[in-house]
Amino acid sequence: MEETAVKPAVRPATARERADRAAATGGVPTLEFHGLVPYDAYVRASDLHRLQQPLSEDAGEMSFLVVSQVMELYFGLARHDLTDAQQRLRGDDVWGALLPLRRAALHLEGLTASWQTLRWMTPADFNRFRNLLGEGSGFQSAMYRRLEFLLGLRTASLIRPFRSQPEVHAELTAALAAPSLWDDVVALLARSGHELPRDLLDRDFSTEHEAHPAVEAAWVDIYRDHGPGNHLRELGEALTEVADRFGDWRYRHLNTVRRTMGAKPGSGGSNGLAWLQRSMAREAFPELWSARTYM
Ligand code: HEM
Ligand SMILES: N[C@@H](CC(=O)c1ccccc1NC=O)C(=O)O
Repeated sequence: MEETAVKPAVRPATARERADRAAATGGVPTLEFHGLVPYDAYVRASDLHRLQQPLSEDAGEMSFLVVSQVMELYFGLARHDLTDAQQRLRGDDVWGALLPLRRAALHLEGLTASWQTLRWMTPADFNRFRNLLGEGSGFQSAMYRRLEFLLGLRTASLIRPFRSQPEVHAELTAALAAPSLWDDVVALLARSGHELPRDLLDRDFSTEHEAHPAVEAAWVDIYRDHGPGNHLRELGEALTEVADRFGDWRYRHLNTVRRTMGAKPGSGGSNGLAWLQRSMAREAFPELWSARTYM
């Protein structure tokens, strides 16, 4: 998540101040504030609750809108921690990358749990407001695309919808030119002494990484050592957790689509289910999965 332009001031407090205040209030919460309550200054709750503008009078549309917004935030949060992990791996700090990777996997689990909010929705319920969404589709989520790019799922043509939004387009173009998390993992394996071909390390990052037998062989080798000092094996498991939880989100999305619109064409112009299934065939960290056959 990028820095916000306006940062409302929240005055820091010390443990001593908290103890003194609790003693002065007799243990009940503070009830007097000047201006914004500090919760709002930090969480921006008033702003957040102004961001829901449903298109219909249908009571159910609010769940659809809020779930979409909650998922946007989770896409950004997962990307935030994966970027942190990527920076640490670039600095050969494998141990330091484990915590942000575990956080990212947990965010993806929270993201997937958000699908629960739409389990009430039948095709008739969705149809009550679906037309009003026009050509809008989650397919046009720039943050989702940045998350996919970071995970190494790179279909360059998917940034085209953003050509008319130069700032977003520039961010996506930069994301596509930079190495993915997987590219950085592969470079780390090479620095750690695993034999990897030069053209794999110098590849054109804007194209999708294709599973390579040398990367697979490196992981087979890494997983052989069960010792407590094998940080690369821990890294493999943390990345597997991220890919697995991301797959859960995609699977729940697919079943939500099947439940709420069957195989009808999508609002974004695709043929719906069939397109999504093809999109899901692209997998994050492919050699971490295929290597398991040889362990
Ligand atoms: C009833 C609920 C939903 C239905 C029926 C639905 C349907 C679809 C369909 C048909 C597509 C394919 C593109 C198209 O033609 O539109 C798609 C793509 C997508 N949707 Fe949804 N969607 C739903 C909810 C959501 C929500 C809540 C999100 C979260 C923001 C979301 C995010 C996405 C993303 C990121 C893609 C692109 C996937 C990819 O590139 O593989 N969808 N959706
Ligand atoms: N693709 C869905 C609509 C959809 O999911 C959507 C439409 C507008 C804004 C957000 C959407 N979905 C999730 O963010 C459909 O085909 O009806």
